[in-house]
Amino acid sequence: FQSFVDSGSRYFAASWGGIQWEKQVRKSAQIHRGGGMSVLVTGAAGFVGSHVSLALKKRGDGVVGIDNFNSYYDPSLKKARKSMLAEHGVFVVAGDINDGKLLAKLFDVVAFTHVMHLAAQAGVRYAMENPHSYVHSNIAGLVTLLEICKSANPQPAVVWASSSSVYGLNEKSPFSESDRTDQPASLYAATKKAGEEITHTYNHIYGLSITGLRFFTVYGPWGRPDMAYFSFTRNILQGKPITVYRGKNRVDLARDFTYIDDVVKGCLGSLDTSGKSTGSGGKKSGPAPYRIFNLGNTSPVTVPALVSILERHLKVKAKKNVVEMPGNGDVPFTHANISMARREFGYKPTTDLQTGLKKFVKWYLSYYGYNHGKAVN
Ligand SMILES: NC(=O)c1ccc[n+]([C@@H]2O[C@H](COP(=O)([O-])OP(=O)(O)OC[C@H]3O[C@@H](n4cnc5c(N)ncnc54)[C@H](O)[C@@H]3O)[C@@H](O)[C@H]2O)c1
Ligand SMILES: O=C(O)[C@H]1O[C@H](OP(=O)(O)OP(=O)(O)OC[C@H]2O[C@@H](n3ccc(=O)[nH]c3=O)[C@H](O)[C@@H]2O)[C@H](O)[C@@H](O)[C@H]1O
Repeated sequence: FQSFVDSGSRYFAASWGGIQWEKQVRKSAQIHRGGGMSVLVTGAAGFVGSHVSLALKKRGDGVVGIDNFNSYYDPSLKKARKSMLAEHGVFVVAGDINDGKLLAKLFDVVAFTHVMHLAAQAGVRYAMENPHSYVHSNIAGLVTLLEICKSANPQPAVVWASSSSVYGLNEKSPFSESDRTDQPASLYAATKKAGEEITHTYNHIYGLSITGLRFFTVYGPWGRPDMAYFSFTRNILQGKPITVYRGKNRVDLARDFTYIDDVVKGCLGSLDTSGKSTGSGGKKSGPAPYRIFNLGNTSPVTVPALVSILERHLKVKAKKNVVEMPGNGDVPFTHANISMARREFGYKPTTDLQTGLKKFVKWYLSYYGYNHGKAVN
């Protein structure tokens, strides 16, 4: 088969469906421990998706990935993550979650017990440049995926990535799951909030088990080049200036930066406790779990403090341009209350920003080298 899909800014073709392809999918989905799960991971060539896929595979679960390798950031990094996963026996299918035929084919080949849905158009500020890519992946793609999940027999349990950005202009701190989320500050946040409502309807009508995870600014090795900690590192090493946003009245912006290994533990914990969907073939036979959890670090750090830590690890002074936060969708601070996730599956982040950034810098230098020159997009 050949499907042509609009992956944000450009069209690409993905081939799938041959005997060899099916063999690869089946092998990748094989469970290597008793009671394990077979998980379809969307966005598997992405930052969080690659880490979660690897962690699942390492503990004996079956994992098949899907990713459209779009060019929102350097696709060669996504391909490198795919190769790294292939070395560990995880196959990442090239395709778009809007391609219902491809998803249906995957469910024909494998009776997935779980879907870890991480494919999305991420990034808060890019929504002003390319709003439709958010609708394409975070709304239309989500619905296509849920349609396939609800029709599957048996239905998988779905765990998916929402975002701390849903708290928007909420001023109560720390952010609790019961706080209001009806004042998004960006289209990105609005599409994640819409995702929370959309998944609720599939839980209600079709009995899909749904868990939404509100990640708080995740960072670490194999990270995203568009995020501040990554682009600051690149610019500092290249001697280029960085732009540090500041809030109104010269107040520093702050984020509850969360290390990737902690987030991965939260993803696995929520998959393990997600319970079962209660429907099959599009029919519900009873109530199914609908859950939402914050996965943060519970200790916000200001952006200037992030820069100071990077300067120390890189042993280079940054050239800083401090400017007032433009009206670009950013919120002044984030801070997670994680007591619900702690209670439900023992979520307990253990990595502070200093330690986590040290690991990131080590990875960055080994991946791009000291002569990183023009290696990154
Ligand atoms: N990293 C963070 O700080 C953070 C914070 C909150 C929420 N999230 C959410 O977590 C998830 C993972 O984020 P990430 O940081 O790994 O981002 P990422 O961009 O590295 O990963 C997303 C992956 O999904 C793929 N993708 C996008 N649209 C697709 C589509 N239509 N079909 C198939 N594949 C598609 C991309 O190619 C990419 O590899 C996303 O849903 C994101 O919104 C991330
Ligand atoms: O938790 C989330 O839900 C989100 O987390 C992440 O968003 P953010 O918290 O905005 O991360 P990031 O871009 O690293 O900016 C960090 C800080 O640096 C400031 N920032 C940024 C860029 C810059 O050039 N200068 C600057 O000061 C900026 O103002 C901010 O204060 C994910 O990208 C996103 O996908 C989303 O899911």
